[in-house]
Amino acid sequence: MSVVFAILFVCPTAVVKVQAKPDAEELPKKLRYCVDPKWMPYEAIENGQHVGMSSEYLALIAQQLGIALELEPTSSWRETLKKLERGDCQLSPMLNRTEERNQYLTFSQVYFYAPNVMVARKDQPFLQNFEHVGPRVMAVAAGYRLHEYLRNHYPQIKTLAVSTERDGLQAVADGRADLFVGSLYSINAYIQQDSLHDLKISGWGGPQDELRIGLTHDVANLLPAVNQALLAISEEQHLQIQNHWNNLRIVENSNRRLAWQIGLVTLTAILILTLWNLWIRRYSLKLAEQNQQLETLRHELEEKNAELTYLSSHDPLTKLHNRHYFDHRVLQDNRNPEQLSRSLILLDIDHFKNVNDTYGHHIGDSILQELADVLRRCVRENDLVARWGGEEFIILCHNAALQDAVALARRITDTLEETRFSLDLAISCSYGIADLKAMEPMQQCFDRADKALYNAKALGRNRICISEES
Ligand SMILES: Nc1nc2c(ncn2[C@@H]2O[C@H](COP(=O)(O)OP(=O)(O)OP(=O)(O)O)[C@@H](O)[C@H]2O)c(=O)[nH]1
Repeated sequence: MSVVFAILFVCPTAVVKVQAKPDAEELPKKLRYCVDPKWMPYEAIENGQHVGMSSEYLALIAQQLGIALELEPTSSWRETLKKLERGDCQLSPMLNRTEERNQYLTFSQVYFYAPNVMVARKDQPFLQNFEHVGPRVMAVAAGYRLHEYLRNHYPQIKTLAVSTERDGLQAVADGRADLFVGSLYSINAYIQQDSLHDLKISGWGGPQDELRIGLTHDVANLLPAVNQALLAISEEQHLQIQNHWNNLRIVENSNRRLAWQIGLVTLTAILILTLWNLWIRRYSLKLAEQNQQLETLRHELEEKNAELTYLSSHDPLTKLHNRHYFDHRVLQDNRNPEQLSRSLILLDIDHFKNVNDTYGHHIGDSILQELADVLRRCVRENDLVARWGGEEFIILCHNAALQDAVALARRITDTLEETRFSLDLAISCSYGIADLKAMEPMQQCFDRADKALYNAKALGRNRICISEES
């Protein structure tokens, strides 16, 4: 809400007569004074200190008069008036004259004028004056001159007495009252400070404030000096005081409370974000750990698969290809796209049963492994050696005619003769060889080689027999 009312500030030099300075000896040297503790920007008590415009006026006057002023603290304007009435303090620096107050106070000339206004919620109509208030409830600060004024001149208006002007504005904002009447200056300040944007100035609020210094009757002899001191305040000083306190944004308790609330919400948000981040980080770590475990498992599985693949195609004892592999990859496969010559050699250890029976099965195993090494060494890199079963082996000689296969068998025989096996044993083998005929299925070639091996055994072993058809 923007308050566009001009503050009517008048330095009343024209209406005050200069009075003669009383005898200095008669004047008190020290006074206790009371203020409204909650009426900014006019006056207030903050942290035990007198603040607001009246504090500066009073300082100028005290200086002029050469007297010491001591603040008598109060917590409400009503208490201030009571203390003045009882004589607990002798001066109040900024108040209106009323009939009631005349009974215990003597007033200086007016030194500050300010209009009073009515405030309503924005949805309420503008009112010209108190005549148009009707049944509306009007909040007003208890003990203020306006309170007394309404009681005396507009008794039909329903009033809600509030302890401060600020409370009155809040009552309108809350809907506890329809209107509030108070000083334009302070209303302007509170509306801005409390962000009461739903409120508006809805009309003039009775007679304007004519603010004076009030003295209790026992120190009324100070009045001429006080009036003189007020006259001595220059126009410039008046403007300085007015600008100083109207430009100030005072952080009140409610603002502090709001700041605390905002701070608390921010801290909570930061805390939640930090916890969320921690949780995400922990979750990510756990996820990474689980991924690592999965990766390890996957690796182990791959190794196992590779092992199984190896085992399905290899003989675990000799590490040569096994019968299954040879059967599927060679005997069942009759494609020969290059049309190259191919031969099969089947070989079988002679009297191997004797070895097992004499030296034990483990020696038999070693000899089988050693024979596999001999075969690996003797064949060419593109020949395929496999363990056919027991003590029987098979060799597919690629791109090899019959005589090449025979030569290989001889080479193996020669090597066996030179080789000393486990326990310095010597072994011999029998060989059956067949070369693959044109258009002949590989299985048939194998059968011929097997038959040739049978012949080799039958003819006394340690010999090479060639398939009759070859
Ligand atoms: N140590 C060992 N012996 C095996 C293995 N497989 C088969 N044998 C043995 O090989 C021997 C084969 O005996 P036979 O079939 O009578 O053949 P042989 O004694 O070699 O006689 P001929 O082949 O007729 O010269 C048996 O004693 C089997 O136990 C094996 O993996 N390890």
